Amino acid sequence: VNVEECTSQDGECSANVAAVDFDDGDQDYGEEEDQEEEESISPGTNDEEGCIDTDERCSYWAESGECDNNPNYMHIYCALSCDTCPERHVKTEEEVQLLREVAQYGEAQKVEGAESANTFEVIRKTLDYMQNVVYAEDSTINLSPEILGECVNRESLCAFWAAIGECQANPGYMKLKCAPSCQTVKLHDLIQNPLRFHYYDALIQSNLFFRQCEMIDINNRCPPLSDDVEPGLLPGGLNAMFERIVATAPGNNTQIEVAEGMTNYSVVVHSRPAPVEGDAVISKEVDLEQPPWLITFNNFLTDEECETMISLGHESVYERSKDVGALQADGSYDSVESNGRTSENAWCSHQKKCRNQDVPKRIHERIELVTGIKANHSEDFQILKYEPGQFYRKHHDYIELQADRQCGPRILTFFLYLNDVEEGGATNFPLLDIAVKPKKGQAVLWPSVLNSDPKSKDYRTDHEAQDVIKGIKFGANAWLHLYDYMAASEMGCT
Ligand SMILES: O=C(O)CCC(=O)C(=O)O
Ligand SMILES: [Fe+2]
Repeated sequence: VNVEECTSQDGECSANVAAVDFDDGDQDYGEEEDQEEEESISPGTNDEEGCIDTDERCSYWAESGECDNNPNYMHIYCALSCDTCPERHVKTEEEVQLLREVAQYGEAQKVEGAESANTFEVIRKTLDYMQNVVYAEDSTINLSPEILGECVNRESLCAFWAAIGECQANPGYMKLKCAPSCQTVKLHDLIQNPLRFHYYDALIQSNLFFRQCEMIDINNRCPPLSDDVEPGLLPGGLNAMFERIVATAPGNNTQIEVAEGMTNYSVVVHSRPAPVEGDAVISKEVDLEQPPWLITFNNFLTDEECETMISLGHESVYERSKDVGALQADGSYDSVESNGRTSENAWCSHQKKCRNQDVPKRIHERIELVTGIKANHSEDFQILKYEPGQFYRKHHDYIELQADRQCGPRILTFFLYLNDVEEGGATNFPLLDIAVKPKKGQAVLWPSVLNSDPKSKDYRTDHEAQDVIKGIKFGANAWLHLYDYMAASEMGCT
């Protein structure tokens, strides 16, 4: 994916970065400042930076009165913002030695506050694992030096996170960023949903533990899906899906009842291929002779749902949007700022305690009901905020390297408009000559792939978010994948 192209106004930008935002998204629990090694780990002295917020939203919560409303959580996990820092922990000789030794395996670790004892226990286990398993003389771990060199703690709070259960709660991130701190994690602790076992059949047969350093290698971490996993769309399924959506919109046809959890939406068709006869050939050539689908939904969301989504974005924190960057040795990819995309966005994820809330959950379910694609094929909502002058230049949502991964490619974009914009901010499809103006509660749906082959990119759905001229624009992306995105994301396999 070429990000450089985004710097030119008319160039094609890379697709934007996916929901597991390894660097900046879900896991910035603390202020990452480099420790002054000697000062912070000599016995009997105190770490000047010892008191931490464990969630980037702590200061926002503190300002909203949460230190008083929710003291049990806040006083410990947002101690810095609530000004409830515990007595500093005075380190023993043994603890100082542990900190020195563990610093060989990545970032120096911060140990302070209520979880100190458990965090030191993690560090003892980490050293045992690294010295006696990974780097043991008779080590059975068979990894290239390059991958082995990647098995380091990349954050100073890795040991702390491991101590509070993040290796189990957030394995996709922790596996890649804190492998030494997680050591070995039992497969059964990770995969509570038995439906997901099919991804890991081979591993379950051979080894009941995920040995974290081995999991840095994407070939170990992300075995290919078995053949019996059902895709969200079969060849020919895309056209059938759109035909069904158009025929069953309750707002277009008073005979159709509004189903439970549904709004009384109507559908407008902006572009579509000619209807096909029953035994027509399904082929790429036939697809490309006909225009692709592009439809909008009026009243897809209620006003209240739109407003809730905007404020959930604030709670999850809007940050400068990023594009997909370079592929890393561990198979993940960087997220990078680009001149082609200047909005801010917030991910409505489980980690941000957003995805499972009533409104986003209900909208995921509504999208599932309309498209027939299971909600776990959808990335987290990416809630967008554009100020005047902000935009996203021409790009495509399809991410090439996902086509052969467990999640499969993005097949559909379900884009939601969360408010009315005074001027500008249309979603424009230059190759189709269609511009969709933002309207509160409206949605637009288009495919990223071809009807004949749901793995092949349909380049004709290139699009751009035009500059907002007046007012602020709020919207949200739901990217639907060919396979279960959430399962793949949990394992760091997207
Ligand atoms: O904001 C819009 O109208 C579209 C945004 C978009 O294309 C994207 O985020 O991928
Ligand atoms: Fe897009």
